[in-house]
Amino acid sequence: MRIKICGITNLEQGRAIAQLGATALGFICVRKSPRYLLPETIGAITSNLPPTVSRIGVFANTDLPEIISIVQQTQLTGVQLHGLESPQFCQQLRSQLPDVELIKAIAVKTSDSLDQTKIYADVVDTFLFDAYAPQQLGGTGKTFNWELLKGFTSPRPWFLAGGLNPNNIQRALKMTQPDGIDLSSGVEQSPGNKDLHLVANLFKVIWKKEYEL
Ligand SMILES: O=C(O)c1ccccc1NCC(=O)[C@H](O)[C@H](O)COP(=O)(O)O
Repeated sequence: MRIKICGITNLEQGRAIAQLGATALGFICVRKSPRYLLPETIGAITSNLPPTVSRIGVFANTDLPEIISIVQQTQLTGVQLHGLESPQFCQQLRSQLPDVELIKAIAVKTSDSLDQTKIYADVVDTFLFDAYAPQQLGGTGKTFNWELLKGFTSPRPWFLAGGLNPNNIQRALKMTQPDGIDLSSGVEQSPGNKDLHLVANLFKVIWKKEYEL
């Protein structure tokens, strides 16, 4: 299972979290987020991470040339689209960045929200199902109704996101069986400042092993 820790803001924490077992790290490229990082800072972190860790840039309603420019500056291996990007936009991005994993976030409000997967299935690699919050695009710390995923088959591999933490992860995995999980505020002391003890606890709960910090 893939484990993505999102909203990394410094190299020390990024390396420690990769060392603990995260398979992907997320970097917020949305200017109004408290976890926003400049491309230069992302590049300085990504160039010092183990090569096996996926580096995902999180964007929301950013235009195509800007995404492409940031990916080229920062050695991102994936782009996560968290806004109202259309399937046509995803298609264009994919043709410009064919080797970059394209993840489309879907805010899950009702079971109808999941129907969106049909129109994006051919133009993205992966989905990320997150909580719907009217005022915030992501990193909300809110869960959604996981029952909505019962009986749903995604046309692409998918991450479960939204309000996950070491206390609810076992229940979430049991109920939803995702291909990956994505956590941000549930393993933080404050926005952008990850709590390594909470991250170690997450891995302990998932894999039933002790981790040294
Ligand atoms: O994290 C942010 O600040 C953010 C801002 C704008 C768009 C997306 C953002 N985060 C996207 C993520 O992938 C988060 O990990 C995801 O929403 C889950 O967050 P949380 O509920 O805090 O675990």
